[in-house]
Amino acid sequence: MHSTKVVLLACGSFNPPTNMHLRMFEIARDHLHRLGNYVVIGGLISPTHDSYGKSGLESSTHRLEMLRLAVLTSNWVKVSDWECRQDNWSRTRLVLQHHQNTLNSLLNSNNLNNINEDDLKWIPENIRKECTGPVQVKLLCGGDLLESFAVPNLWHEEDIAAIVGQHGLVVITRENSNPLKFIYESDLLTRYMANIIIVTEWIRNEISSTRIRRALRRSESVKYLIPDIVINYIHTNGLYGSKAEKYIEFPPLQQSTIFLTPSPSDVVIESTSPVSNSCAAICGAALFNPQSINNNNKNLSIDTVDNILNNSLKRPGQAVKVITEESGKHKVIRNNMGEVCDVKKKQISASKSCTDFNVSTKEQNKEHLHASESYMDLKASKNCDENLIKFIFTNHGIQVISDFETIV
Ligand SMILES: Nc1ncnc2c1ncn2[C@@H]1O[C@H](COP(=O)(O)OP(=O)(O)OP(=O)(O)O)[C@@H](O)[C@H]1O
Ligand SMILES: NC(=O)c1ccc[n+]([C@@H]2O[C@H](COP(=O)(O)O)[C@@H](O)[C@H]2O)c1
Repeated sequence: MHSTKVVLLACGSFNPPTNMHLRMFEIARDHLHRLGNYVVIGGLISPTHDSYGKSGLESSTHRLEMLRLAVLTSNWVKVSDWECRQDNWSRTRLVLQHHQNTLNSLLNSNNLNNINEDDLKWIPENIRKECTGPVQVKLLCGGDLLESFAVPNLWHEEDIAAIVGQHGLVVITRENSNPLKFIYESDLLTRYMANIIIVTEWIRNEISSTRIRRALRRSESVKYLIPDIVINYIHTNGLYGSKAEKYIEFPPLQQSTIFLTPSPSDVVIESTSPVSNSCAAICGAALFNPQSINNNNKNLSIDTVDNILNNSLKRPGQAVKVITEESGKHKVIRNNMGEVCDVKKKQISASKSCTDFNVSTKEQNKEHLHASESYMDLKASKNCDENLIKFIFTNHGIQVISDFETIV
């Protein structure tokens, strides 16, 4: 069966854009596809010109930017700045005609040279590259916009006839609107009824830009009503009288425990899971770093290790990564509690990289290293990261976490 290719165009203030503006496209596409004789190949948002004259209308620069951010999560809805680039406000009929003509020119590949590059930006890649045949630009709107057709002197009758007759209308039901009744009561709309598709939105969502602006003015949260990235933009630019956020985001660590009220009998044990930024990586530090070794022109001593342990490890639960040797052996370097080790004499010779750490060094020093070192067999691995072993310092000693777990 032949399907009509459709681009849905929504016009409005988008002051600011809301999740519902984006949802409209999804709802409409689903519905049109369900009807079976349409295939939606693109969606377009065309914000109105600054001179539209609605009170509290933010500048088109900001509205366009918010829309561009809002549609980042959509792979088929684009923003057209054509209306905003005009010298004056354009009637919706002209907006539809302009975009229809541009598409026709592109698809017929005739007058491409006459098209401004900015006018092509809104055309989705798939249409630019693959699309053939006629594409119809339909007006996508909410029930309230349809009902505004009845507001005296707001719309020209011939414009309504052209919009509905030549392009077609997809209307999403909205609180306090009754599109079917409205069409029934209009002779003009009844005449073009075949071109008006009414989509009942069963998942009612009465987000409106007016309500969002109100909430912003009152420093109330608008999270989950408009995209986070748009909220950030609004706050950064101080739009809609929004002040600093009333609610402070907790850093991730606090977030997980903030609602847990400890009972007096609770014993608070810090997590033994290594957190990346509290993990002292000996491998990445000076110990096996040939450059720092060469620069200082000396071999690294166990002191360095001790230093790292002492300065970097502040509490049980922190982890230390220690490099293993290529041989498959690795060295666990630690101070036994209270024991004064004669480690200064023990030198670990410089190695060129993590992986070519000299095995013989370990063998050389083996006899000097007592309780402060232990040896383990590990599978040989070639690169530095594979050779990393994590030590967990707990209240009960040191735990080595690796492919296998061992208490040392
Ligand atoms: N919750 C909604 N349900 C259905 N359609 C909606 C909804 N919100 C907006 N629309 C439609 O989106 C289009 C653009 O809307 P507009 O920018 O005027 O947003 P709005 O939320 O109606 O704004 P305002 O509250 O400032 O009037 C219009 O066709 C409008 O009917
Ligand atoms: N005569 C017309 O073409 C006409 C009249 C009123 C509104 N409109 C358009 O309808 C949209 C209405 O947006 P708002 O709901 O934000 O007012 C705007 O894009 C506006 O340009 C068109």
